Amino acid sequence: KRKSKHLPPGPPGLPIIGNLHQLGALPHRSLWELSQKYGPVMSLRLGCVPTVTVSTAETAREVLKTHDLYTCSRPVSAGTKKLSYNYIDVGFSPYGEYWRKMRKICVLELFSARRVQSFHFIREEEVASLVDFASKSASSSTPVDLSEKFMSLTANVICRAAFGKSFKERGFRHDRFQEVVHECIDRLGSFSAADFFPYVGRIIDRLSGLHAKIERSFEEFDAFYEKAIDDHIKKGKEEPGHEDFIDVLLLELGRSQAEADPLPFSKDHIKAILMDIFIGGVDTGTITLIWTMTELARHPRVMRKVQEEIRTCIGDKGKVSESDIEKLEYLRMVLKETYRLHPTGLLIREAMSKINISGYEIDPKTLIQINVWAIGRDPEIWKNPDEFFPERFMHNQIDFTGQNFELLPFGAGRRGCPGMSMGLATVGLALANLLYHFDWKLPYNMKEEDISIEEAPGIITSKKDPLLLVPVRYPHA
Ligand code: HEM
Repeated sequence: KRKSKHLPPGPPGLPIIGNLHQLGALPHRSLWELSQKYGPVMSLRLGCVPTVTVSTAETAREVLKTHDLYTCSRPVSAGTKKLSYNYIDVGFSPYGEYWRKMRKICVLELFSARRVQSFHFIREEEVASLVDFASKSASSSTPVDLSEKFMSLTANVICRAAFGKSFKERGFRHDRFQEVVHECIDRLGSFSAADFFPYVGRIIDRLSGLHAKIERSFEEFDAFYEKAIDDHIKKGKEEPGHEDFIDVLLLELGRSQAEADPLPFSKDHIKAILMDIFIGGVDTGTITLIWTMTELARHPRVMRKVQEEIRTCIGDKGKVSESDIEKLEYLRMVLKETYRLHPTGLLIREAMSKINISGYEIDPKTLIQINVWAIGRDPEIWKNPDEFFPERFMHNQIDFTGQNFELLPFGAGRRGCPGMSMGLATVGLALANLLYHFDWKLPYNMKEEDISIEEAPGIITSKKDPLLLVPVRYPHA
């Protein structure tokens, strides 16, 4: 069959498990290594799931642009089924009329420019409280665990935008909440036998305890959402312009009931979208912040240059506001360079019909992985690809908004990230303020080369060890 169909080349697999054993703890790296041997369009079999991995900008363009309409579905999996309330969310639901409706609600109602702007006071308050914390640490020359602080920052911003109140006011321990977000992401990335071995896989998942773990994370989130939604129903409608995500989704629910919608909206739909917002919005922003500060700490020249840009632009104004961010061109180059080297993970799609990528046939139902990490390190596109050198973006127009297939941290096409502006607003404001107010020193007589860039195992490319830096207050700020 393989010979007659002109399928992409790929490594031979083992009976039953196929190539699963070759994914390793860091799939983006293992797949990149395999692609060096088998080429930019590579065929694998993960258990019984036919899979194709693409690893260059050109092949990514073919998938995400030329064939976007036929590759904009997502594969089903045991973890995503549960966490998406049986695929009534946006991020995990298969392509179709239902997904289009939910995506429209997200794009027009939840993550529109107007709505993102309406949450600016939340971002400003949360960033100010981080700056306050760092000021205290600066007074006592104590290192700040930036990994922990960035996680709290993004989780608090998203929690307040979604629920109108902080974790504390909602009676939920924020550290526990972060743990549950992590548990969910770990579980989505863990090896679920049910995804790769039909029938018998479910039994293996029950025996290994994975099934019970997913159930537990789900129950915890569900109880939290239930209470927050009920509180909103009791409180009644919010004034226009002051709605949080639950207010907006409850309006949608009311509209759907009044109009006898053929695809009706329910409380579970609200919960499923909230789940997407937490799973999709918290870790991604945190990881961006951690890698950016890590690379800056490893490259003092770049750190000084970006600080100089911010301090010259802001002068003695006392803080960076959101409206200042677009003037900071070098900061944007620093972010692009961070995303080139540290995108959050593989893009995952499912082919909906037969397509042809670089002359190879791809069958419907094939799992498609776009290895954006490999694209970011491709020497055909990037000179000295392993070097952190933001100036490479000075003389080209490559941006990360999904139009340039060399740089895809937010994906592209119909399924690209709808929360990009919301995520970048927090990331930009936090970075600019931390770099404006403080110089950052390495603790414990460390040298730049001692800072670890080792990645934690899993589907998300996060930094393994926490990033600790000592803030030193900059005089004018
Ligand atoms: C800076 C941070 C962020 C990064 C790097 C990021 C990255 C991504 C990526 C790579 C995808 C998959 C795109 C594709 O398949 O082409 C995605 C999808 C998604 N993201 Fe984000 N994201 C970020 C922030 C956010 C935020 C703040 C939210 C919500 C509040 C969000 C909500 C979503 C949703 C709902 C999807 C699924 C879209 C769909 O399947 O139709 N993201 N994101």
